[in-house]
Amino acid sequence: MTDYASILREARRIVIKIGSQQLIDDRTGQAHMGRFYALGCEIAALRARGVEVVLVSSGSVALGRPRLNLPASSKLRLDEKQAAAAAGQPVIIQTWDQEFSKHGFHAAQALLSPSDTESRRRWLNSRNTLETLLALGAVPVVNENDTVATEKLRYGDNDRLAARVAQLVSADLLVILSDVDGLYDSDPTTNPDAKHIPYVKQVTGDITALAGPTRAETAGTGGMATKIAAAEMAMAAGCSTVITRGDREQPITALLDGARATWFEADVSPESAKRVWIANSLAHEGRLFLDEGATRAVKQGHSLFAAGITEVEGRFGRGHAIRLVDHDGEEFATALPGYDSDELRVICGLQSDQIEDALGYKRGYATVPAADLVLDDPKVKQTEEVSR
Ligand SMILES: Nc1ncnc2c1ncn2[C@@H]1O[C@H](COP(=O)(O)OP(=O)(O)O)[C@@H](O)[C@H]1O
Ligand SMILES: N[C@@H](CCC(=O)OP(=O)(O)O)C(=O)O
Repeated sequence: MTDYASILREARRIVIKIGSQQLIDDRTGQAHMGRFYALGCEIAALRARGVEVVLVSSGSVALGRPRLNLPASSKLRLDEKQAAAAAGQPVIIQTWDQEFSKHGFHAAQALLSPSDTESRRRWLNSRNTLETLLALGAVPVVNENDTVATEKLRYGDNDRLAARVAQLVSADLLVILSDVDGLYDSDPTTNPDAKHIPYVKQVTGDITALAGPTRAETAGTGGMATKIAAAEMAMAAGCSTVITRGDREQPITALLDGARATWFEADVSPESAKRVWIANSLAHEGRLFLDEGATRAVKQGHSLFAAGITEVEGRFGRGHAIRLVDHDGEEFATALPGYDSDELRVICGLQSDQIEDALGYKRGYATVPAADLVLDDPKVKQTEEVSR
């Protein structure tokens, strides 16, 4: 039997998404404390193995309903939904923090809107905050910023939000905890003969066609279709995905022990997916000219520091793709700089400890971290063709 659990054993950074239905006690409409407790223990166990975890937690609308005397299953108007989310989100964050604190770490709330991951500048800000939280040992607890989300301006469901978060933090695994143990060839809640699908190598039209909407009349949104879309998005960023039940006592341990699930295995790593993406960015909005020392360092795979930049050409935003030019005048790499062109004109040639005085602030330790630059290499473009 194929050991799909090795995907989980080998993952170093995991995004776990848990749906509303898993977090609400059907009988009371309140938080299902057993589920919060169980997943808190599982996250602590992952962290003890050195795995970094980001949690995408649904449930704000469902947990907010009883607090505002809104019935558990009625259809809500947009303003009622926003209000319920505002009342329920504190319960989510407080409950997760209470559970995590038992294990010596904390929850940190991150509420995202589509503009936070679609606009380049905000994408970088969101990424930096999540990275910093992980570096400082917290568990980011992410949800859609439902109080400002409108029907048009929203991710719509937390499955796709979780995939975006997985892309944002370059996770190597997305775990979707649902009320079903994976993908079947038809909806198992209506067809008892539905056949389980344990492994998906590629999300094709045939796979997408299997997924139907949710049957849940209470809390769930999206059904299997949004989970497949999430898996497809995550895989494009080199992140494998697994869909399994969240109502087990130890859902992550169960996966490690071979519990039934559907595994979508990415065939590239998050790092190489990102390198392919950078290398193939077509619209380069400017160029940075490097001195000899910086050229050598970057060609050896090191980060670029402002001190080695001699000239800035063009107008570009922070995180927009630009080209690097070596001391002989040859373009040799593509980079996503941590500063825009105006800022770079101020700091080029400066030592790192002079940047804050010059700009009034400083971002990150390098002007372009090594992970955000790719040397020209025909092999990188070939990798993309192979992975398509
Ligand atoms: N092909 C399928 N395989 C598995 N589940 C399916 C399929 N088609 C539709 N579904 C439905 O999707 C539901 C899971 O989605 P959803 O209720 O939105 O869960 P969550 O609350 O975890 O987001 C299942 O309970 C099932 O009714
Ligand atoms: N942001 C919403 C959840 C949206 C959503 O996708 O819910 P679910 O299908 O339960 O994961 C909330 O917290 O209520």
